[in-house]
Amino acid sequence: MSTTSALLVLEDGRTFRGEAFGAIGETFGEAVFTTGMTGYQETLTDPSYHRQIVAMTAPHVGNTGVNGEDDESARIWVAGYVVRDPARISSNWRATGALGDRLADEGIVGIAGVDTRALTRHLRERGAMRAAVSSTGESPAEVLEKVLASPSMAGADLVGDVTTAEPYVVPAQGQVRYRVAAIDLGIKRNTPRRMAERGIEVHVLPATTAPEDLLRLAPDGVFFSNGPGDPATADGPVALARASLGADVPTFGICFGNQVLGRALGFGTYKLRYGHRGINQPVMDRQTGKVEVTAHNHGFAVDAPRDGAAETEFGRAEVSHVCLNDDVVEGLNCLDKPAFSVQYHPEAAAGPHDADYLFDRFVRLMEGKS
Ligand SMILES: NC(=O)CC[C@H](N)C(=O)O
Repeated sequence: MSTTSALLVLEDGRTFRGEAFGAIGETFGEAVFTTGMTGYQETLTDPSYHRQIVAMTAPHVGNTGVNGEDDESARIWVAGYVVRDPARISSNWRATGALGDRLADEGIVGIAGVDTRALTRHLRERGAMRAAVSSTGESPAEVLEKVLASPSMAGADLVGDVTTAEPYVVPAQGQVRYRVAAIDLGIKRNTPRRMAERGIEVHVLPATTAPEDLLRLAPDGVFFSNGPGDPATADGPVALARASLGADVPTFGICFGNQVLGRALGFGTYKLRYGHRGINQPVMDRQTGKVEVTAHNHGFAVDAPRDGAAETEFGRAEVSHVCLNDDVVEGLNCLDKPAFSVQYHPEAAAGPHDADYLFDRFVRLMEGKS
C-alpha cells in the first residue's frame, strides 16, 4: 500500500514526520494530547475539541472502527488528528466503517506513525501550542511560517461556531418532571440524554439567547454545557448565568459551563499549561473527601480561593472539587443560590460514570431539597 508522507509542525519548530491518516491536506490548531485508552469516536465528535489538533497517547487507535451510535455531535470537530499506530482492521460488532475512512470522508487531516510519547512529553514540558498537520508536500519551514501566523487558543471565541442555530427539544423519558433550558456552548449528545432519563424535558437553546428570553421561558432549571475556546470571551453566556443566578433558578454547569458560572460569580479564568484531557482523572469532593475518577477535557480553569467560601455578588461560593493531580479547581458550589458546576464530565461519553450522581443533584435542586 502506498502512503503519503505527512508532517506535524509545532510552533516552537519541533517537527514530527509520519504518514497521512485520513484526508490529505493541511490543518492548523492547538496541539493537545488526551490519555483516554478508549472512546476515540466520542473525542473526535466532541465540539469542545474545535480548533484543536488532538494526539492520542494510546498507541493503537481505530481498533473498533466507527459506529452509528457513539457520535457526540453531528460531525467530527477536531482540527487534526495524531496517532501512533492506526488499526488496519476494524473489529467490533457495532462497526459500520473504518476510522481512517471516516476522517477522510469528513476532510479531517491526520498523521500516523508519530512518536506520540515524545510529542506528549514535549507538550507537557513546553505547554500546549499552535501546530499544523500537513500532507501537501510543503517543507517544515514553510509550514512553520503558517503556524506562526495562525490564531492561538488564548482569546479564541469559538462558541458561535458550534452552538445550535435554532432551539430544539430533547423529550423526557416517561413523565415530564422538569423543564430545563440548556445553553448550547458545544453540548455533547449524552448530556441531554442523562437528563431525559431523569424525567427532564431539555430545551436546548442557542448561546446567543437573550437573558430576558431565557427567563421568559420560566424553566425549572438552567444548564450550561461544555464547549470550545477561551471562557474569557464568553460574555454572552456569562450574562445568561448572571440572569439565572439573579432569578434564583436552579443552575448547573459542566466544563465550559463551570467556567461561565465562575465568571458570573466574579472569578477569573486562566489557561493551563497543557490542560487535562482523558478519562481517568482523580477529582476530590472537598466536602466528603470522596475521590471520583472522571472524564476531563479542558485547557482553561477557574481561579477561585480554596480557603473557605468567597463572598460574591450572589452570596457565598466555594470550591467544591479539586483535581488530585495538580490541585486545579474542578467544581464550584453556591451556598446562597441554587447553583453548582463541575469542570469535568459527569455525562462521561467516553469515561467512567462515577460522577453521574451530579445529574441527581441537579434534580434535587429543582425539587428545592438542596
Ligand atoms: N470541554 C470543555 O467544555 C472545555 C472548556 C474550555 N474550552 C477549556 O478548554 O477549558
